[in-house]
Amino acid sequence: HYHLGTCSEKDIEDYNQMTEWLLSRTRHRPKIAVVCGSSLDIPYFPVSTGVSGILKGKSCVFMQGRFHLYEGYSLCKVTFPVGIFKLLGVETLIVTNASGGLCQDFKVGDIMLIKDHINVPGFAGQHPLCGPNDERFGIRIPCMSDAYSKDLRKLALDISHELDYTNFVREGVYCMVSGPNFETIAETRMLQVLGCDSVGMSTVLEVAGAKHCGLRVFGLSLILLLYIVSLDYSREEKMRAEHLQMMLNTLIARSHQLDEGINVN
Ligand SMILES: O=P(O)(O)O[C@H]1O[C@H](CO)[C@@H](O)[C@H]1O
Ligand SMILES: Nc1nc2[nH]cnc2c(=O)[nH]1
Repeated sequence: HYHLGTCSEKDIEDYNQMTEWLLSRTRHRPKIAVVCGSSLDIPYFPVSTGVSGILKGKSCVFMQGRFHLYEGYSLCKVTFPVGIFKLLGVETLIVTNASGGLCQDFKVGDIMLIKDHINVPGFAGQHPLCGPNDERFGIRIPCMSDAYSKDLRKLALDISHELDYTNFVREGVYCMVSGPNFETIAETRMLQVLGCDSVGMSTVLEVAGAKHCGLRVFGLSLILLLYIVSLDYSREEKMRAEHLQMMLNTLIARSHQLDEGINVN
């Protein structure tokens, strides 16, 4: 009898049935789960398929693709796999995704270790942990200030040095928006001001679910494109300011024409 998000009794049954089904079909008892986002495609796998196996001597369960809000899935469905991982005995969740770079130091192709996140749908009440809480799964109001394991981030940074990847491995704050459109220029600038280093349409809900049920989390984001609006914008703004001043000056200089217009009518 486990519960995650706004799930009904039927969903809770699904958790138990799915877990039993999975456990009966594999000898693997994975301690690590990996959600492969758009940046980590396993060829020939249909969307949102699970597979378990041994990677580098470690028993892992992989999820190819994920459920996104913009596809019409409920919050509960998006975090369903995380609950299943927990029930399978998983202790560490690794989330990966593709995102748009907001930090102006980033380049396309950079790998961003996620050190924190901003949950934009959560601000609007779209949070998978809304609804009745089952204390056996996690506490009512979980802490999110340490969502991404410091130890695993440190390990990843050490590894990036060993592999000579330091030129393109960064750390940053990932922001989730619901999508499905990419950001407007104004939205991009807003997210930059808020301290977001990259933006995507996933991951954060899964991480909230994972933290709720006590999983250790590590996240990697591949920067697919770079928003380079801020510099151009500020240059444009300067020009616009000059134009505005010019318009105002001209308007005032010709204001007698307006008066004449009004008088005529
Ligand atoms: O986050 P993942 O699943 O990698 O997918 C990313 O890529 C899609 C946009 O191309 C969005 O769904 C975005 O979130
Ligand atoms: N919202 C959003 N999602 C993405 N996924 C990959 N790139 C992007 C992006 O630039 N914005």
